[in-house]
Parts: sequence; structure tokens; C-alpha cells
Amino acid sequence: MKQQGAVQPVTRELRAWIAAQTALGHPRAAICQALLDAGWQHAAASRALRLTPEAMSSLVVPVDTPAVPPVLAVPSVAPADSGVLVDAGDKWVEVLQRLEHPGLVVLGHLLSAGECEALVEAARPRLSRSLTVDTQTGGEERNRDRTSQGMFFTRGENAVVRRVEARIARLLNWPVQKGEGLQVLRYREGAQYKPHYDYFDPAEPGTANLLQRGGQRVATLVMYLQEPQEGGATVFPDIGLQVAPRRGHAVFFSYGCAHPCSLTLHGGDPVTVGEKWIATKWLREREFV
Ligand SMILES: O=C(O)CCC(=O)C(=O)O
Ligand SMILES: [Fe+2]
Repeated sequence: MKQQGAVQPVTRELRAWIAAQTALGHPRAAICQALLDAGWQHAAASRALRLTPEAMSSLVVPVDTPAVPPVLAVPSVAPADSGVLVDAGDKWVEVLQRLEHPGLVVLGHLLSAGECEALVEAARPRLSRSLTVDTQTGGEERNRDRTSQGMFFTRGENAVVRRVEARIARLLNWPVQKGEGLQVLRYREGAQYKPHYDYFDPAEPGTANLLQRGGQRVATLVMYLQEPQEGGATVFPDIGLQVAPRRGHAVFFSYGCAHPCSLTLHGGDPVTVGEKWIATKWLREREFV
């Protein structure tokens, strides 16, 4: 494993640039990506965003703004009675790290090695270049911010999918029906998923269509099926967190408010050596149809 270099310093010029971009109305995700494209490390970009007051104020929702999205009920991982283990029905899962805002939990040993392999092998022949939701129409589009390959299982499609879905439902206390089908993504060397939010932006014209299938997305569970040798962390620039992609482990986070103040900006860092495979489960407000 390569030694990580020292984190680049946050200079006054850098903060001034971030403040100017914020004043011009550029979204947080775009400013973060511009920093990464210019060669700033994730840790430095996160720190710079957090140390620039103008950029932090973009996370605050004015109380009487009519466009403030409602605060929705969200799934959560129940506090562990026994310290680190939570009951997920057919097995106990480790809580490795927990954060209150955003609601975020890093989970250990959610999936067995056999389950990870079974999902990878069932997904492999069905992969195609990943699409993302087209925010204009509510349809799907090829997106250059997402250079992975992917596929969706339908809910309950096979025995492993059913077992994993039942475990997730129990762990998060959120019925299987209120979740999308599992999505599997494969990132080869160089592939990444640039910083984004998983909720549907209320300001985008395609959102009304997307909400018809089960309301907002309110939480995400990213499960690591295969770890790369280097790179591929899941990063959360607003909170300066990087989650290492370890096989069988997962990161869960929720966002009851479809707004940057959810602090759930996140992305998949480029894979530098090897291949990363994940399965993502998005939880919805209502039954997903
Ligand atoms: O690849 C990752 O670590 C993040 C994936 C992700 O953000 C997503 O599937 O929505
Ligand atoms: Fe995401």
C-alpha cells in the first residue's frame, strides 16, 4: 500500500476562491469536484470547504424559505445493546462507527464472503455502463461523472437477494417494500463516482416523475462486495470522512431533508489498483413500485 502524503494546506487564496464560487451560486458538489479535478486531495478539499465560512453558510436553510423540503422519517440502525453488535435477524452485525449528523453508520460483516461472491457472479453477465437519473425528465442518462458499470436486481429476484434484503429491512427497521431493487456497480481502475447527493433535487423538473414511484429517497446503504487493492474509498467531503471499502462491510447514511444541509454529499474515489464492486440499496419514503 502506498503511503499517503501529507494533506495539502488550506491557503487564504484557496478559501477566497471557494467563497467566490459560492457567491456565484455554484453548487457545493461542483466546487468540490473542481478542487479534485485541479489536483487537491479529498482530505484537503473537504477541509477547505469546511474552513470557508461562505461555503458553510450554503448549508444553512433559512427557516421561512417556502422551498425548504419537509423533514421525513428515515430508517436507522437501532442502538446496539451489547456495545458493538446489532441484531439483523439471521445474523449479528458490527457497528464500527456511528455519527449523529448526518445519521451515518459504518457496519462490519453485514454480508458474508459467499454472499458477496454470489451477488458479483449473478450481476457480472448483466453489467452495462452506469446510468444516472436524468434530472430534467426523470428518465435515465449516461453520465460522465459516473464511470462504473452497473445493473439492478429486481426486489426478491433470487435467494441471496431475498436474504440480504430481509437482513437490511430488519437492521434498518424499514420494510423491504420501501426499498429499490439492489444495484450492483463495478469500478475498474480509474473508475469513480464524483461527489453527489442521492436524494432527488426538489428544484429539478424531473423530480415530480421520480417521486411517483415511492416518494423521496431517504437513506442509502452501500455494501462492499469486492475491495480494490488501492483507492475506491467512499468519501463524504462535508464531514471529512473516508470509508475504506472492505469486503462484507457497508456504510449507511440517511437524509430526511433533500437539501445540502443533510451533509450527505458523497462520492466514490477513483480506484487506482484492482477492482471495486458494491451493492447499493436506496430506501424510499413509501412503497417503491
Ligand atoms: O462507490 C461508492 O463508494 C459510492 C456509491 C454511491 O454513491 C452510490 O451508489 O450512490
Ligand atoms: Fe450515491
